[in-house]
Amino acid sequence: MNWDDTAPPTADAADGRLVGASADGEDQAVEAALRPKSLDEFVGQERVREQLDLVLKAALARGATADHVLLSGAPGLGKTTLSMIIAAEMGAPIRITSGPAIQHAGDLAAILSSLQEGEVLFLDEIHRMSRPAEEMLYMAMEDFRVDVIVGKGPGATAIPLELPPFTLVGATTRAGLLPPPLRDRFGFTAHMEFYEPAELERVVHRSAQLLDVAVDTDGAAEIAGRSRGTPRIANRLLRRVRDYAQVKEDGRVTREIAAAALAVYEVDGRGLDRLDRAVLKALLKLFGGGPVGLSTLAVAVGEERETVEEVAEPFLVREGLLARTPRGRVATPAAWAHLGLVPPRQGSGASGQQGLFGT
Ligand SMILES: Nc1ncnc2c1ncn2[C@@H]1O[C@H](COP(=O)(O)OP(=O)(O)OP(=O)(O)O)[C@@H](O)[C@H]1O
Repeated sequence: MNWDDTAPPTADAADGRLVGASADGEDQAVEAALRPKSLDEFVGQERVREQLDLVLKAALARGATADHVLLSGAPGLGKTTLSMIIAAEMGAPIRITSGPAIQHAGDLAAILSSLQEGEVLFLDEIHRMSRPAEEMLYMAMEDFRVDVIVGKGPGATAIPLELPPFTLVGATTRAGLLPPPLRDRFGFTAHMEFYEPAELERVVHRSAQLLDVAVDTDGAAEIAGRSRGTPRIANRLLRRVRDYAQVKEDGRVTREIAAAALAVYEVDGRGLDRLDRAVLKALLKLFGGGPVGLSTLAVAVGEERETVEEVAEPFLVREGLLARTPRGRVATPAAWAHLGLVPPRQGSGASGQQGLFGT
């Protein structure tokens, strides 16, 4: 089904979008090759890099294991990459797991007890760990010890288990969901911001070099401008532009070629895709810019409420195109401008909106 006025997007189509920030199968395969391997190679996030550099160098100078690190920020901004860099800079091995994979305290005890001294344990989506595992982690982080409970009921006994010192790197997209006792046990917390276009240009140039694609300055800027502040999306758009350049052109990527390629994939100059534009168009054309309730807006685009709210809206809000108000969703003047439409005059009523439907 198409994502336009006549054929609204489907929930299935919302998965695996070109501008989605989560990694799909193809991303995972190439991401390993594109990951920066050291803090020097890691583009942007200057403050985080500077602070982390101090934390790691100080630990190395003391011959100690680095403090536990919490990384928060949206998907695709480099949390996994940074955890691998922490291990590499410390000369330590890394073990990677995630909150949803640890449903029982026993799962965590098994991982913790098999760590080597100084090892980095990367725990992605740490906010999704089960409560008993979380409580076990408190003690492990603070005292490098866990109590393994053997047996059930009144006969249950706690057997203390010493752990080697390790560095926990927790990653979360929802720092606010972490219980304070867990948050407080991290010695260093970094919030990762969305990247500036100039930083994403550097990501594109770096990846292009690794993928052996010739991209000029304007071509990189065009891709960066549509990447929604996210390196993972920049890398994905670069790969699609490379396909186009190789099939339709001579393989080199210029601004015109990048724009033509991304037009094929319906990613517009600001990084909106068909779903985003369908939501905006419905809001502007059907509801005069709002306010309109989320459920009504979702029905108008033939989508689930959750898809509109969680997939399309965050970026539209971040871009200043849509506002969530107590009375409903409202389009901003920038939304009208982006779609080339003229907002109705104040107080012009339904007749004032007539013209919009024909636009
Ligand atoms: N600062 C950066 N410089 C260069 N490339 C980067 C940077 N940050 C991320 N990338 C690239 O973006 C891709 C995604 O990064 P990564 O997997 O670390 O994101 P993440 O924040 O862990 O995402 P998720 O939350 O979905 O796991 C990787 O291929 C990596 O190469």
